[in-house]
Amino acid sequence: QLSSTFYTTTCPNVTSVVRGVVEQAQQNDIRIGAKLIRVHFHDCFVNGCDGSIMLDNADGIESEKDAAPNQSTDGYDVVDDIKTALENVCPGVVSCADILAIASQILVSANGGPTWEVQLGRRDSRTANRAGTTAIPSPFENLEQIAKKFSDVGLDSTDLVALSGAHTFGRARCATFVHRLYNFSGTGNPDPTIDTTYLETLRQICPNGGNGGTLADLDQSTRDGFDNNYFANLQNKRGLLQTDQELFSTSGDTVAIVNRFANSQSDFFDSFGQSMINMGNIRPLTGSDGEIRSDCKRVN
Ligand code: HEM
Ligand SMILES: [Ca+2]
Ligand SMILES: [Ca+2]
Repeated sequence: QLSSTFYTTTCPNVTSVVRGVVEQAQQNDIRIGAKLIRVHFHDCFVNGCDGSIMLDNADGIESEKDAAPNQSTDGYDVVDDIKTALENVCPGVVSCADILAIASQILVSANGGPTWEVQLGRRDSRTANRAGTTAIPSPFENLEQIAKKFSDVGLDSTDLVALSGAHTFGRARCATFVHRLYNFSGTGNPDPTIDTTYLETLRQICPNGGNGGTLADLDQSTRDGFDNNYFANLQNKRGLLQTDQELFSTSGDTVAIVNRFANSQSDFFDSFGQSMINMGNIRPLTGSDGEIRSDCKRVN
């Protein structure tokens, strides 16, 4: 039911308004695109793409932000700035859930990635689902568990591999991958699927027992550029997260897809756009369901 022309008559300048705010935000924070696409992903996997992740604790809401998978999510201030700018030109029209979808596309493309026709018309939830955040994939799960979480929301292996390609930019805390570096699965050895030179680099960033909050680049070759280098990294045993590397190092249908995207950036870009549309279509609220929040942090 979503459509690329949803706001054509009600808020014709929506894209340019969002673009103005996010391009400004990117001047101060090169990671803003990475942060916002991740919020969009974590929103869509819990009760669908309904803006539930953005609600703060208030009015009986138990915020999803307080759940473990969301504790390092960020960028909400920029969503608020976008919302304020949109309320000035088209009050009560553009949902917070749609803001995430639009901002994600603009910032992926601004960092060198593809464009796609963003589908719009989502409405915002009046509830959050903190317990439901267990549906968000964890970096400590194996490929089978990750693939199950994707298929639970209607996404297939191509979607899984393409969308994991968002790890072509952004950062991850040591806490999310240090288990691979010193004593992997109780073996007393590092994860054998890490390249030895890369292992040394990562051990320097994340000493054994050190600060779990230190950041590493998800794509060490082009940390801020949206490109297909992420897939070549996987072929070279240079995936940062266990869940990244398993897409190539665990046998199954994802291996051939990694190889295809490593060989062809345009194949990756085409699939990425299509998979973003697929992810954005997870159980949206439409019609008269939900509401258009005037403040993304609160129900009306
Ligand atoms: C396949 C399952 C996935 C897992 C297990 C996973 C896990 C993670 C983890 C652990 C981090 C680092 C968070 C931290 O430091 O606390 C991260 C960062 C990130 N993820 Fe994923 N992710 C997955 C899929 C996705 C998808 C589908 C997208 C978007 C389409 C995405 C976009 C990002 C981005 C852009 C960052 C960097 C954020 C920043 O710089 O702040 N991830 N992910
Ligand atoms: Ca949601
Ligand atoms: Ca990159």
